[in-house]
Amino acid sequence: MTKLSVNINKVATLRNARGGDVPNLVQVAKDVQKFGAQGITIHPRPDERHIRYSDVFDLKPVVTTEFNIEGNPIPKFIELVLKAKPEQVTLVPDAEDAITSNAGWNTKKHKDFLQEVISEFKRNNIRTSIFVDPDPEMVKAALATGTDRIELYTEDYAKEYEKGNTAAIEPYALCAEIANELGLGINAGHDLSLKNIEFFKNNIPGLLEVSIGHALISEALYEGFEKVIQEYLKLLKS
Ligand SMILES: CC(=O)[C@@H](O)[C@H](O)COP(=O)(O)O
Ligand SMILES: NCC(=O)COP(=O)(O)O
Repeated sequence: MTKLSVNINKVATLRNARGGDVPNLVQVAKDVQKFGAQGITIHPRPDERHIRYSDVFDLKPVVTTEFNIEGNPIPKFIELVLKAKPEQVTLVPDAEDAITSNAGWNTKKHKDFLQEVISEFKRNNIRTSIFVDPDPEMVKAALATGTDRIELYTEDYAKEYEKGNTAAIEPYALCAEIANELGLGINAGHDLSLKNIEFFKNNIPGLLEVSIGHALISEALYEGFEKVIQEYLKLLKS
């Protein structure tokens, strides 16, 4: 079975748009878990454009499934994660001004740095995962960092699958095979959706967890429109 961790960054984006507390992030996290999600993912960025550092501590007591915190391990982030002690930390090498995560780690070039931060998280009993492109060399070199898992960066797959290019799964399947042989756990995420998740899952042996945010929140909005509009119309009748 592959676990679904719901990334709630976009719920915080909506909340922050009005400066108030609607929608309430903590309530959303509780409900998402009540509806069956097996994890909550957040990605506090240095500019706190969606998840605020303070959200982490509001969420911590209500996340009864798996709490996964993603981010670039700058000192402020490391300190936050060590204080919050989530079940999993996912390290992502994103630039401060990036609109969203757009590349995996070069696990060869950053081996020493990754080794150092990963060992600190593991000393604190926090499982580690590192975001990687579907590149066999990067997956092989991930082993030496000491990470428990890799997260396959799925944007390319999602884009190509949308165009009908199902061969785009091949590098991911190969990387999964290598990771399985090396004993690295496999997570995946970025732009996964209701449209592309089934084919991905069916072709990736040993896929432990997917974290899905942008598409899932958009799909949930669309699914909700009809019901909510009917409720308004009922109240506005006569
Ligand atoms: C690590 C990753 O893949 C990202 O998808 C991320 O968590 C999404 O971040 P944003 O919601 O800021 O785009
Ligand atoms: N790790 C990927 C994630 O949390 C969600 O990415 P996206 O679905 O918002 O693209």
